[in-house]
Amino acid sequence: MRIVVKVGSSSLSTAGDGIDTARVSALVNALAEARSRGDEVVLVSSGAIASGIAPLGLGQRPRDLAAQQAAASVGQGLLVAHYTERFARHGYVVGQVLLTLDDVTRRSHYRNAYRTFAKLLELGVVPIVNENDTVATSEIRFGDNDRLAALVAHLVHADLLVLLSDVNALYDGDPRSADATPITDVRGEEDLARVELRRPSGSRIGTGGMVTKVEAARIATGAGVPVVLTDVTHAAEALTGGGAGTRFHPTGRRRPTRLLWLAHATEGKGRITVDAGAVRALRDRGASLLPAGIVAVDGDFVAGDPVDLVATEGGFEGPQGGLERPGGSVVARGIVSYDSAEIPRLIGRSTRELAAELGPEYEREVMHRDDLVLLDEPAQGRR
Ligand SMILES: Nc1ncnc2c1ncn2[C@@H]1O[C@H](COP(=O)(O)OP(=O)(O)O)[C@@H](O)[C@H]1O
Ligand SMILES: N[C@@H](CCC(=O)OP(=O)(O)O)C(=O)O
Repeated sequence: MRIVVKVGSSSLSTAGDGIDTARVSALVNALAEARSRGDEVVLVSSGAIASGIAPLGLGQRPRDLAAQQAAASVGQGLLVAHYTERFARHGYVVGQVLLTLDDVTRRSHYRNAYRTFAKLLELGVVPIVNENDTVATSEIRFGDNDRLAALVAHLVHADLLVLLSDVNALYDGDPRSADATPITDVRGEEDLARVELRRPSGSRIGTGGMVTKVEAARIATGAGVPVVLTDVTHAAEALTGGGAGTRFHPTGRRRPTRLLWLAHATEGKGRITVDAGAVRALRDRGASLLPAGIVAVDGDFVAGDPVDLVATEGGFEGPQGGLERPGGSVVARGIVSYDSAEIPRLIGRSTRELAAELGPEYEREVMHRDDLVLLDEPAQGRR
């Protein structure tokens, strides 16, 4: 099995004392056991910022980005040093992989990221992944490692994603309250209907609470990867696919990797409004977006950026004739091949006309079908 394991800050560190070495050891023991069975393991570890708090004397998790970046710079090295040392006791070598959003949304970058993981795993290395917090600004952040882990699970074609937190399952309410009950299996949205999801308060070490974990589970299961959510003390059983916790069962088939990144890891840098004919062509015929179907363009973007496609006012007709989506909703996201400044003069015109008037390079699509993903649900942007 190829298993991606994500561990949260709250399970690895305490604000006052820095890295909790006993918990890191327990986690590494469980992962090493899986490796010795022949499983491949990729660890997505949070905790860089939390691990930097104590050495910098900050007292608690900083709120401003610059201090978070500084804490991550100090903490990430310490964290990986711990992992390196603990895994070495079991005879395993670790490799640090720090990712930014661009690494998984740009075509050349994501291929590169895939190759990196493939080579590390081939060499028997345990990749330890985190967001590159020290250089990531709020503009270009994933923001949460739960979603990063889901995307990594898809990127490396994992058989299982294990989310380890400080709570042993998803509960239907606040797990600290006596009447909250754990949910053992999630097979679809109906199993989540009665679940109350709250983000942790600002003073906590962890960031997203169950909101980001459920979202990560949706991404992974929607792409065919099963998910187990439990706490670090149950890591060993979870890695065999058993034990306590919440099991999220696959709901969808695998999609081409890059399109999953595009749908979930990015938000559009701008919006292109398209007419009903264009929406039908994209959806029914898998066509590329041509200038003729464009009605308007908003935002400031350059060729290569992810951009949202929005249906015109009034929406578009579904197969039964009725309106399938209200006007103004995002129907697709894709990598655009023109800068926003170039598009207004192309609007509504045929590529043949444009090529004759402006030159052969204007015959190209505004968005190629291979660089475009239809969004089944309202766009899931970054936080
Ligand atoms: N419905 C729920 N079921 C379980 N835990 C929940 C729920 N709603 C909120 N939580 C909180 O989410 C916390 C875990 O999220 P977080 O602190 O972000 O973890 P991590 O650092 O592991 O990513 C738990 O400690 C729990 O208090
Ligand atoms: N990349 C950040 C962690 C971000 C994050 O998602 O944290 P958590 O909710 O604890 O998994 C860090 O290493 O501090």
